[in-house]
Amino acid sequence: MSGTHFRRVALIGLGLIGSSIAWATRRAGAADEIVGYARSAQTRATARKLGFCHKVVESPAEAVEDADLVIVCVPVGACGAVTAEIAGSLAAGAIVSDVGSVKTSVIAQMAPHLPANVHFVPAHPLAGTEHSGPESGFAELFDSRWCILTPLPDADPHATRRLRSYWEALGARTDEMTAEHHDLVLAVTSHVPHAIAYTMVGVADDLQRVTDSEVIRYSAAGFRDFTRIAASDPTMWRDVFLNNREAVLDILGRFAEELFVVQRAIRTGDGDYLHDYFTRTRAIRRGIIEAGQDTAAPDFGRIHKAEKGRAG
Ligand SMILES: NC(=O)C1=CN([C@@H]2O[C@H](COP(=O)(O)OP(=O)(O)OC[C@H]3O[C@@H](n4cnc5c(N)ncnc54)[C@H](O)[C@@H]3O)[C@@H](O)[C@H]2O)C=CC1
Ligand SMILES: O=C(O)C(=O)Cc1ccc(O)cc1
Repeated sequence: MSGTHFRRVALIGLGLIGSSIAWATRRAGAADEIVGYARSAQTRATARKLGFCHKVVESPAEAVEDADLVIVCVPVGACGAVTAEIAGSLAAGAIVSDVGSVKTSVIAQMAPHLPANVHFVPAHPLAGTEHSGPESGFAELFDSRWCILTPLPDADPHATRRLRSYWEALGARTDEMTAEHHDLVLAVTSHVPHAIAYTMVGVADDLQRVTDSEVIRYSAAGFRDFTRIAASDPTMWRDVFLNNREAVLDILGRFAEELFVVQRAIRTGDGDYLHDYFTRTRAIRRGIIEAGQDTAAPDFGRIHKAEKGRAG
């Protein structure tokens, strides 16, 4: 049997990521059967209606029975509780994974519950949108995006390889690193940018009280991008910040220091400093484009086409 094929994939959590994994698994033909569970009856009903799982069941334990791949797709703060619920029903030899945006804390929450006869391989697809819930998923979400695996030092290399080739079948590029390194990299590239966007939109909200609807009416592209990011799911992002506290506070501290220097250059009229600084940051953006790495931003044209296609 090919490394990319699983007999039964169990998805715990059927929101944006869980439903997208189901659609992408179907597109790839990477599993015989997809079984799903979601905590709310409403999500289970929507998932049944949309039909991305072969079966939607009433308990997490039932979902994982006989599954050779289990992926926990819930907010990072809920990973420990969910793992405690499924631990007793996991099949021997199963690969257990997750999709959490934070890795060290998720490993600390999940690993103690898992029996010795399963293979735990944490993972994080660097792909998403500001939408959440079972209706927001689509098969193309992971195409050409990275999926980072953070196997523990004693992980079975065969299980890690199987999970990598599964994500590659779903369209992703894969890489491996330690959980600690992942959490620092993601604090820089995703978590702190989200904190800044949330805060900037909060500042504008305060201003809006003074200027009525001007902030919305005249919002330029930069601010609109912030509002898109700041529309992301509040539960998911609360959990990200509380579970990657150290790395986020480290990077936020550096951000604040740097902001003070830029602020001072503006106050003192140090145009040379500002010009040099902006030249350096522009080179970083150009380097990303030239390296062909500009795949982090979701392609909304394609997303909306996919959503309309499914609705029709
Ligand atoms: N949204 C994004 O852009 C990305 C999210 N992630 C990660 O994927 C995971 C899931 O995120 P989304 O699918 O976006 O969220 P979502 O809000 O769309 O779906 C979350 C799912 O988890 C279930 N759930 C919530 N709390 C639960 C609990 N205590 N017990 C059991 N089930 C519970 C919900 O019912 C829902 O089915 C999170 O860990 C997030 O960090 C990873 C990459 C991108
Ligand atoms: O929508 C965006 O801009 C994102 O940044 C999506 C995203 C959110 C969380 C992740 O852990 C990975 C990707």
